[in-house]
Amino acid sequence: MGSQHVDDLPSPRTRQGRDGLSKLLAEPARAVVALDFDGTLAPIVPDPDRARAHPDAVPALAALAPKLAAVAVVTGRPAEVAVRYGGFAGVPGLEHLSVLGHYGAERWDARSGQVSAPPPHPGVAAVRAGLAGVIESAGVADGAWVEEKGRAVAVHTRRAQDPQGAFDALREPLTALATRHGLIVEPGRMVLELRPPGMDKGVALTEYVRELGASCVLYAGDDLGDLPAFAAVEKLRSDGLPGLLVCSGSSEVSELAERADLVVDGPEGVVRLLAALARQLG
Ligand SMILES: O=P(O)(O)OC[C@H]1O[C@H](O[C@H]2O[C@H](CO)[C@@H](O)[C@H](O)[C@H]2O)[C@H](O)[C@@H](O)[C@@H]1O
Repeated sequence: MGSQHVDDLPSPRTRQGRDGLSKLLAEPARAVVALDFDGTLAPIVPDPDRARAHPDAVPALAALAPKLAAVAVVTGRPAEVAVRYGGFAGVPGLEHLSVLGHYGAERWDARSGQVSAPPPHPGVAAVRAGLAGVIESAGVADGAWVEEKGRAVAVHTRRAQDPQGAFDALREPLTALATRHGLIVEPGRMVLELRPPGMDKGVALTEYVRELGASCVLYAGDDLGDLPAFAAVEKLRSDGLPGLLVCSGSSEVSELAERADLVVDGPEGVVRLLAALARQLG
């Protein structure tokens, strides 16, 4: 999608992106690669419970990860769900993988196999009780579907007759409901998630990069929830740490493609990029 290819490793279209890639290739042992899950490592499907990592994702990650400082999956999913749907546990090569779930509020490390998480926000239970009424009043009861996420709830409209219409009808009343109970609304691809404030993928990524003492970072994402991570990489770059922003392109979201150094063709393109990086690093 609009990038030049040298061998099979695409060339970023921006100078900053090319600097980020050069640094990663020159000093892989101090590089962090961080990736979103749905839409980036896992193709989008109508039923969120049936989302699974692209079949080539784990092999590509397992080939690449041992050459790097660390690989992290940064996702809106509960960490345990992303580990299960990704097939990330017990994989040779992924012994140092971390999954930062619930936009960074939770963390799973392959080394311990444990999830660490803060106490639940009381607003989630209150919001849960009010959801059916809001969905009914918005007139989308036949098309909206609630995903129970424990630490948050997500209202999906992908399976509605008019997914965008249902999304638009729900956005304002769900925002009012969330605000009443101290939560925020995280909009995504045909989904509105009501979740606790105070954490986002940008904060999570910055903390992770600092913890690892990384000298460069690659971040790949596809959705609005990834924009804070894009902003974090831009900030790290302005502080002197090279970085590469990759957009897993889709026809549903344009905001990331506009800011990315490299746009690849959805999860298929992302896993091809990961595999090409692994090959390039020999
Ligand atoms: O941060 P992510 O890993 O991208 O997770 C964000 C949300 O992704 C999931 O929903 C999306 O994927 C579904 C399965 O392909 C799709 O049906 C839905 O339309 C997408 O929005 C997930 O269900 C949510 O909980 C995540 O918040």
